[in-house]
Amino acid sequence: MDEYDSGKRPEPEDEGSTAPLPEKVTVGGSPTYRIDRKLGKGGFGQVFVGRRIGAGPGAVEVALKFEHRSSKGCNYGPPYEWQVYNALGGSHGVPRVHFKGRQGDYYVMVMDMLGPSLWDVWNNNSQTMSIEMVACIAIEAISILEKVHSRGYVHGDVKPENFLLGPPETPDERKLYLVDLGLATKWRDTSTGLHVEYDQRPDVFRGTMRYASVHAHLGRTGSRRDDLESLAYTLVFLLRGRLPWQGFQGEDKGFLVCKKKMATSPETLCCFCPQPFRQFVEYVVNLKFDEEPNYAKCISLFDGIVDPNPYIRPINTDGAQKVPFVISFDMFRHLMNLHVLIYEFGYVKLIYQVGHKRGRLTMEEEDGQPNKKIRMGMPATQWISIYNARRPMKQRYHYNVADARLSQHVDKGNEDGLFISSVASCSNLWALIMDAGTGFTAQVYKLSPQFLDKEWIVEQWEKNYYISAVAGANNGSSLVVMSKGTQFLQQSYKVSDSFPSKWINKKWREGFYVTAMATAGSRWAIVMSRGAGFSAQVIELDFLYPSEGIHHRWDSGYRITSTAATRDQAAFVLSVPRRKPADETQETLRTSAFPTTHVKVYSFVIIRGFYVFLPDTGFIYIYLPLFFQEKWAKNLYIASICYGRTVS
Ligand SMILES: Nc1ncnc2c1ncn2[C@@H]1O[C@H](COP(=O)(O)OP(=O)(O)OP(=O)(O)O)[C@@H](O)[C@H]1O
Repeated sequence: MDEYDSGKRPEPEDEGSTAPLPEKVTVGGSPTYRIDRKLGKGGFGQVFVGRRIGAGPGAVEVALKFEHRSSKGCNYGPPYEWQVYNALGGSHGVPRVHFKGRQGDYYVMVMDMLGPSLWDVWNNNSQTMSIEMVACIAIEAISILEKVHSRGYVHGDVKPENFLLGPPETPDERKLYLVDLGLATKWRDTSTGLHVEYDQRPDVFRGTMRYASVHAHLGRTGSRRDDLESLAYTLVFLLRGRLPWQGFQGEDKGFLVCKKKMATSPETLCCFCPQPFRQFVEYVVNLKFDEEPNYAKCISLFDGIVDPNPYIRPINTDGAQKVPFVISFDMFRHLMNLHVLIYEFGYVKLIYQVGHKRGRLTMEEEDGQPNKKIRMGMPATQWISIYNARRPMKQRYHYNVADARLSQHVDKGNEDGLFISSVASCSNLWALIMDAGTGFTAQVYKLSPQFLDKEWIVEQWEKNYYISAVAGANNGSSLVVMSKGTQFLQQSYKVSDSFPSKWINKKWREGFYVTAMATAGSRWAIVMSRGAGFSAQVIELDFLYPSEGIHHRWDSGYRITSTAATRDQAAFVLSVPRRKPADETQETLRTSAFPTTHVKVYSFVIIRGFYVFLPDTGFIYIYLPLFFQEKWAKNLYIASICYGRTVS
């Protein structure tokens, strides 16, 4: 249980688990069942064997899942899981629900009785499992997930405990089932048929940490790729007996587990596993949010390590072999001569043939080029700069500025009518962007050895200055810039050891928006303001540069308005401005050196005019002659800059 997020998967409620269960159960027109031995207990429910009263000794047993009406899952009436069983129950690999209803204080679901979970099997077999068994599980589990997904749902909690075999010593004992649908969500809107929209809520985690996808850790909307990533971790766990991110404890466990997942390359994760497992991990971690997984291709990866004769495989792999098409009588006769055919649930199952028909393509071969590897385990630290289209204006960059040189640059800028628009820090040296387009009327700044000097900030607030830019250095010192002439009405800031998503959420509800961010080591400072001129705001927080998320947001009209990064994580705040700018162009750039030396920036800068570069001072003056202004295709100026973790 320690691996559940306490907010989402509650410990069994005392009241719920101790309230007496009825001796006999009859719900929703079911026969009467006597409650027999306990099969298991989860965060929400308790499961018992049900024996039909009056039936002979050979009568089929059922599983009875009880959820107390006061359990968190039943806040709004019957458990949410019931709805999902309505849609999925009886789909290949999902147990059938026969009856459901309320009896006394309990909601009861009468379902197929199943056997041990894959975790039980692994545990009872000295915590090991054969390669062939795991490969069969892979094949069957992928096909079960394909069926679940084809009905519009994502399971959301794929793990060894949630895969059950059929009851031992029955014809179903080699069948695999997926249970616990309480965290299932829709990936496709039922009425429109469209993929649900992308979102990220960094403070929301649902699922089980050990097996959760990196996207689930980061609070992204669940989609088909997440089930497959959790399945990949499930398979590696069953093979290796351990995952590299086990053993973290404490409050920041989720952060540490996610960081380790990001830092573990598929090669490292699968170094003791046969090649197909590595290929599977590589494929699933590279899936896009709304990409349709190629289930058949994934299944075919494992063909080579399972017995070609499905009858002697340790797990039934029926799901992967069902061929849902209608064949003509002639074709049927022809096939009868060659193969065994079995009718099942209206499908013709082609035994033996199908495994060979499916090509054994690796992911690389079919795509023509190797997949881009996003999880290499090698952190890169870079400058991240954001450029907005603006009317032509003066903008100066100063970088590698030591504390003692700061005032010299700022004073010179102020003399020329420029104010600081952004600040950043790298290796305890400051970077300053000064320009003529801030709209400020006055500005003060403070360099202090602590990460945001509260006393000074409060003093300036009283004089109607508001924080307009902030940066922190690795040594913990900070540079805070406060300006007059902003549109802010009220301001609040927070310094914390991890990214303060919850606080930001609370402030959003009060009408504040993030207007500046900084980091010092692994600490974060977030500044939020009322009257920020935004109508909506979201956060992308990742261990890499979250290009996919940023593109989804851009398409919905969001633009990056603040950036900050530690050595591990990069945060991007994206906002919808109340007043749309004439030109919404925005570009981002990641460079290992300060961006003025980067070729792309050169192309903006050189064609824009002349500049004087004085390397020993790190000072660049960009001079903009009028006749060039009309020729600029993109008037792009740095709007935000930070230094930290980007890609690996
Ligand atoms: N149909 C079944 N047949 C046999 N055993 C079952 C069946 N359904 C559930 N179990 C057992 O009961 C346990 C709890 O069931 P389930 O996971 O559905 O409950 P839950 O409260 O939703 O759990 P969780 O905390 O994982 O969400 C399972 O781990 C399994 O061991």
